[in-house]
Amino acid sequence: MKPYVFIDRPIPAEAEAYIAEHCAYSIWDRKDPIPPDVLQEELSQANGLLTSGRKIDSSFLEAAPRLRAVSTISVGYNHFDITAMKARGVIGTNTPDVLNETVADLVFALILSSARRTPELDRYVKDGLWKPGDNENLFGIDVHHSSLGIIGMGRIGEAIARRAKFGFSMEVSYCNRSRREHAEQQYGAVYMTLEELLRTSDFVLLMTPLTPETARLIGRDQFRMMKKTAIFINASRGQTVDETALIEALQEGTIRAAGLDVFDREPIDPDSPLLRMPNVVTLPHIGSATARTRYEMAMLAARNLVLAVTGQTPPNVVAELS
Ligand SMILES: NC(=O)C1=CN([C@@H]2O[C@H](COP(=O)(O)OP(=O)(O)OC[C@H]3O[C@@H](n4cnc5c(N)ncnc54)[C@H](O)[C@@H]3O)[C@@H](O)[C@H]2O)C=CC1
Ligand SMILES: O=C(O)C(=O)CO
Repeated sequence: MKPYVFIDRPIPAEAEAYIAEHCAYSIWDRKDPIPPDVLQEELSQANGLLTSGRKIDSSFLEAAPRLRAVSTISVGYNHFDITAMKARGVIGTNTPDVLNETVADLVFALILSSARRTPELDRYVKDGLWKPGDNENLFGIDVHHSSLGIIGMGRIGEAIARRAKFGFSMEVSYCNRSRREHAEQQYGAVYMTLEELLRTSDFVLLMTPLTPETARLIGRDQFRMMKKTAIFINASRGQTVDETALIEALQEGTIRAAGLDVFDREPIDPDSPLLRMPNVVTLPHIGSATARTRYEMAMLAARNLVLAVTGQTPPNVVAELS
């Protein structure tokens, strides 16, 4: 008998067709949330789940007694409760690498737009505020030949370092759980402590996964270590930063500006002060959001799921569960 899998969101037709070849399945092919009774019914039967961002914890797993694998359409898997999954022998897979270049492009969009104030000045032109004699009030800061500190020099971090070095002649430094020889040799990246990186970088970029170790890694003390002219970029997860401390740092001029793709709560609270600051560029968590990359991610997630539920070893079992 074919394994039964549940797909909890719309996916490209090719990914669905691939799953259909190998599994019995059902799909929640709509944007509105799945009603609890439908989810409950699906989980009671499913051997596999294809998802993106759904919290997989012990209460979820209790409702899914036959579940063998969860495949997430994301590289980040902070929504997996590893202990609970391990305890039940549930495999978890993610989608690394296929999104590296796309996320790196987006990080550069944040770097450039926050340094040169492009969203703010676009609004300025469209609001009819541009007048003869405008000069210093339109100034930004240079990206080329400045310094970029990357916290979390992993797969995406390296794609960013390459752009920084060869596209913008930037000095790259990094901190990481371990040395990344390739980034040092290819992009001249200099390994530093977090404190040293914060004190010396013009742009501070957070690119780590969210883990107990990185939760609130950047808070009030860390913003105070940064240059007053520093621009803070976060494309990791909102919870790696103390958002209250970030707001305070921007309000008090502890740092110059921020470019943010991720937030503590997503979608962000419409009343957040971050939305009213001209020196903050905000994006709706779109790091990997191009049609081609999202397609590749869905295809990879579908392959991971099929392999896992048919008793084979998928290529992208997350490290803690392999
Ligand atoms: N904004 C967006 O749309 C996207 C966000 N992401 C986020 O980016 C993260 C990184 O993705 P990859 O580069 O593929 O992961 P990766 O695992 O290749 O790299 C992460 C790096 O962070 C380092 N790290 C972990 N804990 C650290 C700590 N406490 N201090 C310093 N470094 C630490 C690791 O040593 C590793 O080299 C994902 O987990 C996800 O949260 C990923 C894709 C898109
Ligand atoms: O892959 C991830 O972890 C994302 O945040 C979205 O692509």
